[in-house]
Amino acid sequence: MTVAPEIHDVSPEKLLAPVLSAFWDEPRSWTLETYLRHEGYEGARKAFAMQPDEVIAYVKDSGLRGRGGAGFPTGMKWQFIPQGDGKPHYLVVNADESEPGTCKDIPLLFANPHSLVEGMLIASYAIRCNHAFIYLRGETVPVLRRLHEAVREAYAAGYLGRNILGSGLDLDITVHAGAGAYICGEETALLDSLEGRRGQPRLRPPFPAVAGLYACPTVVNNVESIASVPAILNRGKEWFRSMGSEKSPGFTLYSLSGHVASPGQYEAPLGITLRQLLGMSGGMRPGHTLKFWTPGGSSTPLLTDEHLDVPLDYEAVGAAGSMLGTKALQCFDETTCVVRAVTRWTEFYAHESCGKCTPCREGTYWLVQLLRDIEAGKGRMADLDKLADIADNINGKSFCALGDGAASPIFSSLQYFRAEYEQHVKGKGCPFDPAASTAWADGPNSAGVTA
Ligand SMILES: NC(=O)c1ccc[n+]([C@@H]2O[C@H](COP(=O)([O-])OP(=O)(O)OC[C@H]3O[C@@H](n4cnc5c(N)ncnc54)[C@H](O)[C@@H]3O)[C@@H](O)[C@H]2O)c1
Ligand SMILES: Cc1cc2nc3c(=O)[nH]c(=O)nc-3n(C[C@H](O)[C@H](O)[C@H](O)COP(=O)(O)O)c2cc1C
Ligand code: SF4
Repeated sequence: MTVAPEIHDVSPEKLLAPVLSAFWDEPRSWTLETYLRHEGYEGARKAFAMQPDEVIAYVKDSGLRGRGGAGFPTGMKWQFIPQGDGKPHYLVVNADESEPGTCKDIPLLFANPHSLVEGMLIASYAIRCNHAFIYLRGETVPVLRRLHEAVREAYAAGYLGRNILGSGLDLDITVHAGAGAYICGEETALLDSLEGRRGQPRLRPPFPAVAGLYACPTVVNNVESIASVPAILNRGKEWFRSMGSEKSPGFTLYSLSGHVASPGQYEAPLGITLRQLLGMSGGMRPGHTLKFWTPGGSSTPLLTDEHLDVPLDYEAVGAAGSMLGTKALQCFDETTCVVRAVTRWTEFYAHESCGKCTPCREGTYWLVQLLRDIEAGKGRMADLDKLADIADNINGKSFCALGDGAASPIFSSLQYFRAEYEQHVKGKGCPFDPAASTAWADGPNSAGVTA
């Protein structure tokens, strides 16, 4: 168990005061009329009373970190946009959300799209942008319709268009539906796709803040990052900092899924633990216990029941050997075969590899072949070292972070569950699937196989 050195404020009153999900249950929560009843567009009014650079400094001081997975400080990213350069500046909201287990942005957009539109107003004012884009995963047609309607309502009410609320800001928003590729969530592949090309990552640096959309300075931010900004402006950076820890302040959405009693979105301060979240939500499904989980989607190294008390913030999860990522807490109980879960994730990464670089294109293919053999009882002991070796040749040696993400489940499952891999090899089948092998008639944990 790892405990962060900082104090994490997860007091009950903080837990019971949701912000992003505050009125999701109200009928017609997505309309402008509902949003205006809940402090809607008040944050933008406060931002417009400040100078753009002051808004950037304010968001920077709040400590808000990007909610797309990497946790990069949002205000700092905005500050990187060069000013007085004579070029157009763009804001692009990353709504591609495709990481396995990650499912917070889509419900947020569905239930409360105006929080994003207002956040985009504030961000655009700060970085001097007149044309902003939302790149949405195209399969989510109901969300696409809600976004179009929210943008239409905002134009009609004067929250988009010319000289918004007398601020001097002119802003248009384009909602773009992507064709559905995981790699198009990687920010530079997203920009290529938005420009009409096949989505493949670009070399960084230059980062988008310097040369992004149409080679102009561009802020790319996750949906939740931008949707969190209005409340920060409206209620104050001190209020935001009163939650979470010094380096990971504020509230966020945690997505609980898998073998839990009540899967769903849980809003809480950064630094809450999985044990507390399970306590709030009804725990694992009755009669079962936690075996392993991901803190932030399948690209973050998996953790076990030893890590139930790790504060869910960037520092503490990192110190525990994983990453907070998208806070997609996929929980698996003792009935789950870890080899099977890792095989499915690896098949996903192999399928979604864009093919641009050799370590990821070839490596993910070979990982799948080895894992399928091991899962089917046709593997050899030497294959376990081969798995680790291939993962090592992908990790940190690929062109973009998809490769690193594909290596994470391999490393971490071998670290915590090597014995289970060995059971598959020695028993010539999956110990969780009695039909696959006669060697495991007594069940998965009674085979007596040692390393
Ligand atoms: N939300 C999802 O569905 C999903 C899917 C897959 C992966 N992810 C997450 O994506 C993350 C990896 O993304 P990444 O490769 O963009 O991370 P990154 O750390 O390279 O960059 C994060 C952000 O900070 C900016 N940045 C970093 N250094 C900068 C600099 N020096 N100057 C200007 N800007 C800078 C980048 O432009 C980017 O916007 C992983 O942590 C993973 O959790 C999320
Ligand atoms: C393969 C891959 C897929 C990604 N998919 C998403 C995504 O769907 N949504 C997202 O916000 N970030 C995604 N990212 C991270 C983005 O590249 C980028 O870091 C993020 O949009 C920055 O926003 P933030 O600073 O607000 O988190 C992905 C990264 C990789 C490597
Ligand atoms: S790591 Fe994979 S997804 Fe990323 S550029 Fe290389 S082949 Fe494409």
